[in-house]
Amino acid sequence: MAVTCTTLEQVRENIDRLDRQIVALLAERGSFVSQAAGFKKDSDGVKAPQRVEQVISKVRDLAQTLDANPDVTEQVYRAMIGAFIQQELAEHAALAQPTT
Ligand SMILES: O=C(O)C(=O)C[C@]1(C(=O)O)C=C[C@@H](O)C=C1
Repeated sequence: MAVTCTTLEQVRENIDRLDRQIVALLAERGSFVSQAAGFKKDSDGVKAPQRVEQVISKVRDLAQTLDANPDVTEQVYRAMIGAFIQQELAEHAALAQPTT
């Protein structure tokens, strides 16, 4: 249950506090996405559309349980995973380069 604020400043302090946590979690999530690149054969494997839909379905269910908005959660996740796919494609391509 979220804290009830009495001023906009308090609201923003709470948003800033949560943003620090979210960015830390994005960094940790991104490091696992980078590791995933090393296990994949090609760019279709990196994009893994079935896995994307599995994650979306899971986070929509979690949103219901945790009283978050499932549509907002899905939109945020689709944008986030889209960005991580670009990161992973670049890292996968770099891994495929011969090292001379
Ligand atoms: O699960 C994977 O295979 C990942 O690489 C992670 C991830 C994600 O960010 O959730 C990223 C790329 C794939 O499209 C699927 C999912």
